[in-house]
Amino acid sequence: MPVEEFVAGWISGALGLVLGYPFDTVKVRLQTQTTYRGIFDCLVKTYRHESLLGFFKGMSFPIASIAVVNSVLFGVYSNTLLALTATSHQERRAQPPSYAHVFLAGCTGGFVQVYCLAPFDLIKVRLQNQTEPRARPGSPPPRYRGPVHCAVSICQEEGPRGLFRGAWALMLRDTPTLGIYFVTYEWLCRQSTPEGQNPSSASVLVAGGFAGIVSWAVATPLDVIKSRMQMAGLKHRVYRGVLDCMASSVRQEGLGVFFRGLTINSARAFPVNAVTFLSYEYLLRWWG
Ligand SMILES: CN(C)C(=N)NCCC[C@H](N)C(=O)O
Repeated sequence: MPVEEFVAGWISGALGLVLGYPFDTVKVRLQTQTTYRGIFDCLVKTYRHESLLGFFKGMSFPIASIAVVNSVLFGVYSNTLLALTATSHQERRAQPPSYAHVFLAGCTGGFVQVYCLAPFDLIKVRLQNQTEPRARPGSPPPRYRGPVHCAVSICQEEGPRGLFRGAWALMLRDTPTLGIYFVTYEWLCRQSTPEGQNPSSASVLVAGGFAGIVSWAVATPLDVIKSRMQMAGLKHRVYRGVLDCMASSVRQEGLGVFFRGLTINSARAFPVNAVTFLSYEYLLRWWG
């Protein structure tokens, strides 16, 4: 099994993560808290109460975990394509796989990565939702002191299964949308590249950026539900499942709830995924 794809996926994922993290914090807060009037209001309040550091809450953990998650996604994707088409990454420009194979390999990558992503994503969302400013004398301490304390507290208060809260919604979000992600990327690269050649850097940046926007646009409704289910254990608002969370969110906030965070997520998705695909492609060419 070629391992270069796993390593390239890890490095490219970490680069994308740092670039997009402040956008991600604003998105998570808009999706799970009703105190903000919009993106600007959330930006201003976060900056005033928590300074610039507020936008990077809980980032150390995803940086470490993206190593696992993104390398599993890209590694499983590429190795599934290898199994389906018997072509390696380098051979795929001369013998491009069908879009059905790309979709299937993307869905497989998305499905498998959920097992690694679920606990990391839960901890990230819980830490991003802590709006207390950094420890000041006299101010109440935040509930979680950091990622490890958060993981231990969840295990103690909600049991080890608590770490997988929201995992069903995450799986429903990621399995099809990762198929769409890789198909969009491949399709856009092929449109702008002569047959048999490697896409230029500009093509990779644009294709990666739009793959991010398209896949996140489709993923947003389930992303909202996933984030709410992950926060449920904390706020003692328990949902009976994905459908119950959907129904109760729509009942209270209308259909617009499914599009919470869409704008900020699209703004985040373009640079993050442009950089992710560019570094992934170049690392593999460099090693190839
Ligand atoms: C729609 N979904 C779930 C995705 N496209 N997932 C791939 C993640 C890519 C990048 N780390 C990001 O956070 O955008």
